[in-house]
This record gives sequence, C-alpha cells and structure tokens, in this order.
Amino acid sequence: MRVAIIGAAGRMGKVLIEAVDEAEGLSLGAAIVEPGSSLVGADAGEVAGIGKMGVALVSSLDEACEAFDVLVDFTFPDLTLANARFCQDNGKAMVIGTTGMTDAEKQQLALAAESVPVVFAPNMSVGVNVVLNLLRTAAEVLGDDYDVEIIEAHHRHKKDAPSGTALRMGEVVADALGRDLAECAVYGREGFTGERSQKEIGFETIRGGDVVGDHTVLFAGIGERIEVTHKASSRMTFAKGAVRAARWLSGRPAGLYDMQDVLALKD
Ligand SMILES: NC(=O)C1=CN([C@@H]2O[C@H](COP(=O)(O)OP(=O)(O)OC[C@H]3O[C@@H](n4cnc5c(N)ncnc54)[C@H](OP(=O)(O)O)[C@@H]3O)[C@@H](O)[C@H]2O)C=CC1
Ligand SMILES: O=C(O)C1=N[C@H](C(=O)O)C[C@H](O)C1
Repeated sequence: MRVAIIGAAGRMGKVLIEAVDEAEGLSLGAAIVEPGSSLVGADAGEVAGIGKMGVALVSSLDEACEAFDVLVDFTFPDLTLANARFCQDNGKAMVIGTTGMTDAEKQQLALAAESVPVVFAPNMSVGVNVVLNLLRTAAEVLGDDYDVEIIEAHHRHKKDAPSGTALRMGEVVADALGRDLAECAVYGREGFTGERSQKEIGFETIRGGDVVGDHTVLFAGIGERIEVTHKASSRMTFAKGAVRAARWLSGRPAGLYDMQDVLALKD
C-alpha cells in the first residue's frame, strides 16, 4: 500500500515518514509540503532525519496523485477539508489526525467519506482509545454523583484548544451520562462563577514547553476521587496508530471510521 503524507515537514509529518518507512506492507509514495516551501525537492527521509529514501518533497496533491493509495493528513482544518475533497474526487483513502474542526467541518468530512474510506480520530494512540472505553464504563457506574472535569496539557506550539482528545473524552463521558456535551461543557473558568452545576463537564487547558499530550479525566465525588490519565511521551505513538489505520483501510468500503473501528474496540 502506497502512503502519501501531507504536512510532511511538520511535527507529526516527520515522525509519520519514519513510521511508514518502518512499516511492513507500506511504502512512502509521496510527501507533500506547503507550496513555496524551501524544502520542495528535498528528500523526505533526510527531512525526517532517517537518511535518503528517494522520495522528493512536492508541493501539491496533484503532483503526487498517481503515487499513492492513502493520504495521511495531520495538518489543519481548512487544508484537511480541501484534501478530503481531492481524495473523494480521485478515489483515495484517508487517515486524518487533524483536530480543531467545527461540527460543520466534520459534516463535510462525512460527505467525502460517502465515496472513500476515511479513518478520522483526534488521537491515534492505542492507549487513549483504550482509555475512552474505560471512561465510558466509569461514567456509567459512577453516574451523576461525581463531578467530571477534563484537564489537558500540550506543547507551546499547539494552535487549537481544548485538544481534540479532550473533547472526544468529554463526548464519551457525556454520552454515557445521557448528556449533550454542547449543553454541559464549560471551557475555562474565571471571575465569580458561582458554584458548579451538577451536570456540567469542565475543561481546562495547559500550554507550554514540549509536552507531547497529557490528558486527565477527573470524577470528583464526596469522599473519593477517581482520575484517569494518559500521558504520551513520543509522537511516534500517534504515528504508529496512523500507520495501523492506513493498513486497516486496505480494501475497506467507503465510510467514516475511527480508531475504535481500527482497534476493534467497539462492542
Ligand atoms: N490524531 C492524533 O493522534 C494527533 C493529531 N495531531 C494533530 O495534527 C495536527 C498537526 O499537528 P502538528 O504536526 O503538531 O502541526 P505542525 O504545524 O507541526 O504540522 C502541520 C504541517 O502542515 C504544513 N502545511 C501547512 N500548509 C500546508 C499545505 N498547503 N500543504 C502541505 N503542508 C502544509 C505546515 O507547514 P508550515 O510549518 O510551513 O506551516 C506544517 O509543517 C494538529 O491538528 C494536531 O492537533 C497531532 C498529534 C497526534
Ligand atoms: O497537537 C498535538 O500535539 C496533539 N493533538 C491531538 C489533540 O488535539 O488531541 C492529539 C495529541 O494529544 C497531540
């Protein structure tokens, strides 16, 4: 299976090049960087720091179209949506890790996935996707007597907040408790807020340094507190999940899938 990586010189892009290079049954067909980038023409392996791979960086999907079967996209919402339209028009599968999309933008992805198979997940690590199932069980058992707060921390360069992972965790807990996250989410608190309501789910965001991605979901009761935490220490964790998703897409029918499908974690 031939993989194209867009955003190839990014924090995730470089690690994805390495992960694809190491993956059985996958090859790097193309690597795409921003038009006008000084890296156009450079060798993808050298940009990723793993030595020459014989794949020159290009600046558009059009140039790469005949060289790949699945596009891996960890960039930003506007670009990802444009790429999804390209893949829809050209019959390419997609693995999307990009976060920060609005519900309307996610609907556009779902439209593209009517024509091609897409794995879309805010966190491609096995650990977070196992944690999502743990959170569902915890919320179902603990119920409304435990106040839910979600704290996430990421590196100083992250542009969206809260993280896509934190939002997904919130959705899972809200669904398990019969709530609508859009109604019960509280993003940051400041000033004289008054007491929290029983059913709100609070989100707090920390940005700084080189934190790869930490998430804690806190179930705070009276007399006890349960904290479920995941800490990523390498972006390779996400990249290996993306590679697993790309391999899983081979021969899959059109549709919008997530890592729970890839990891067979759905009941
Ligand atoms: N699902 C998951 O498991 C994970 C998801 N993410 C998400 O992935 C996304 C990217 O994160 P990260 O890698 O840190 O971000 P980066 O900003 O490091 O990477 C994005 C890359 O896209 C490039 N780019 C911008 N415009 C174009 C274009 N038109 N064509 C090709 N490339 C372009 C940027 O180039 P330039 O630098 O020149 O702008 C940059 O290199 C974020 O949404 C993040 O939340 C991150 C980790 C894990
Ligand atoms: O921007 C990042 O780095 C990450 N973003 C994802 C998110 O928004 O949840 C996943 C991971 O936590 C790293």
